[in-house]
Amino acid sequence: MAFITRQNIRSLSSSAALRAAIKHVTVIGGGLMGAGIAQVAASTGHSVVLVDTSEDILKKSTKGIEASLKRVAKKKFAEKPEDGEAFVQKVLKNISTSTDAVSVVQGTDLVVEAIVENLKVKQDLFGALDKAAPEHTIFASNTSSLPIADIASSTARLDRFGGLHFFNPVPMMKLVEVIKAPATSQQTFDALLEFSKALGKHPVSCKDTPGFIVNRLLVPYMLEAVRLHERGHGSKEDIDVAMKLGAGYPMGPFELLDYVGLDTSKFIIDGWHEKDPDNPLFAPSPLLNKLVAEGKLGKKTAWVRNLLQTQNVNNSPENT
Ligand SMILES: CCCCCCCCCCCCCC(=O)CC(=O)SCCNC(=O)CCNC(=O)[C@H](O)C(C)(C)COP(=O)(O)OP(=O)(O)OC[C@H]1O[C@@H](n2cnc3c(N)ncnc32)[C@H](O)[C@@H]1OP(=O)(O)O
Ligand SMILES: NC(=O)C1=CN([C@@H]2O[C@H](COP(=O)(O)OP(=O)(O)OC[C@H]3O[C@@H](n4cnc5c(N)ncnc54)[C@H](O)[C@@H]3O)[C@@H](O)[C@H]2O)C=CC1
Repeated sequence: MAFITRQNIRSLSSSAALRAAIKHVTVIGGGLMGAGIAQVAASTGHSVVLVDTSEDILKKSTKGIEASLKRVAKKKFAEKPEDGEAFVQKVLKNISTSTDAVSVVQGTDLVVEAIVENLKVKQDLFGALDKAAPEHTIFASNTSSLPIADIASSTARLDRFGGLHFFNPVPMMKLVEVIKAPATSQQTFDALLEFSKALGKHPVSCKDTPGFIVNRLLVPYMLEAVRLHERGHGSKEDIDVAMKLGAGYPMGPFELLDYVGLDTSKFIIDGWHEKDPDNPLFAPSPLLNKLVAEGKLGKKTAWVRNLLQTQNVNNSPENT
């Protein structure tokens, strides 16, 4: 932060000043979502540190970002491919990586967390970061299904904590849900709205209610598709085709499940089942549990398998 002091950050009111406030962003979690968020933030001129638990994961994330940037550049600079290559290199220069979240947050304006969908793990992370981050730093979670207030409860910065819920694939999806928890200050909320706009996204305002807007509607739809199939009322292929050709969705529900990741989907459903155990829609799915236990996580399985091979950790048949 070049020109804003701790004292005057609280008195900033114009949106231009708030937009200027977020320059340095720390993205925690370099998986499907974190890599996309880092890419978009870096593409729009922010300086980004991407954090994950190992150098191998970070190498894969960076490779994925480069591949995605090349797809963007191919379209954006169709007439001048050399400008496209320069764009890719410029954006990559805006991203550095680290495995030490606590040390890098010391110089950051905004932390966007995109780690595993588990309340305790997110709380532990934010609790540790809260002690290290400067006072002005805003914390945001990309959670799909957990209450922002519950995640924020491990910190002492409830007013500077909100939700920034991006959509997969981040470089292509225009929406960001900006979540105002009961204790989120108006300034923090405005700063998150402005940040979303600075990324070229379209923000919508959400309350801290289960699933916010999109997942409140999308998750029951996807669950109903799984239940329909479990009842033997349609093949996965027919259900996907029906929703694409009949409802105009770009992907059918099973294709989307595969795209989102079966592990993340299971975390979401298990969490909602725990909160609402009598709702049959949220009952565990033996098929989903089996696939996740076998390490079959959907589209990202190839990525994970690749990583395990790189690390030479575990190439046993259960993991392939
Ligand atoms: C009982 C238990 C069951 C459990 C069920 C529980 C379910 C719970 C699930 C809840 C999930 C919640 C997740 C969440 O919190 C919120 C979400 O993110 S939901 C997901 C939202 N996303 C979507 O719905 C995606 C829908 N799909 C699409 O919009 C398109 O298919 C897509 C844009 C992905 C790809 O487009 P398509 O035309 O199909 O394919 P192409 O490959 O031709 O791509 C078109 C165009 O886009 C470019 N592109 C695609 N991906 C990227 C990328 N990552 N980076 C850069 N560019 C990309 C590609 O290059 C193409 O460009 P052209 O110039 O057109 O060639
Ligand atoms: N997959 C999706 O379509 C969407 C997911 N989300 C949410 O985004 C978050 C991340 O989801 P994905 O990117 O799909 O998961 P992912 O599994 O692809 O990536 C998570 C990454 O976080 C890393 N990680 C885990 N614990 C960590 C820690 N303590 N410190 C640093 N890194 C850590 C993992 O190594 C992994 O690389 C979840 O909360 C999920 O609900 C939100 C929108 C869409």
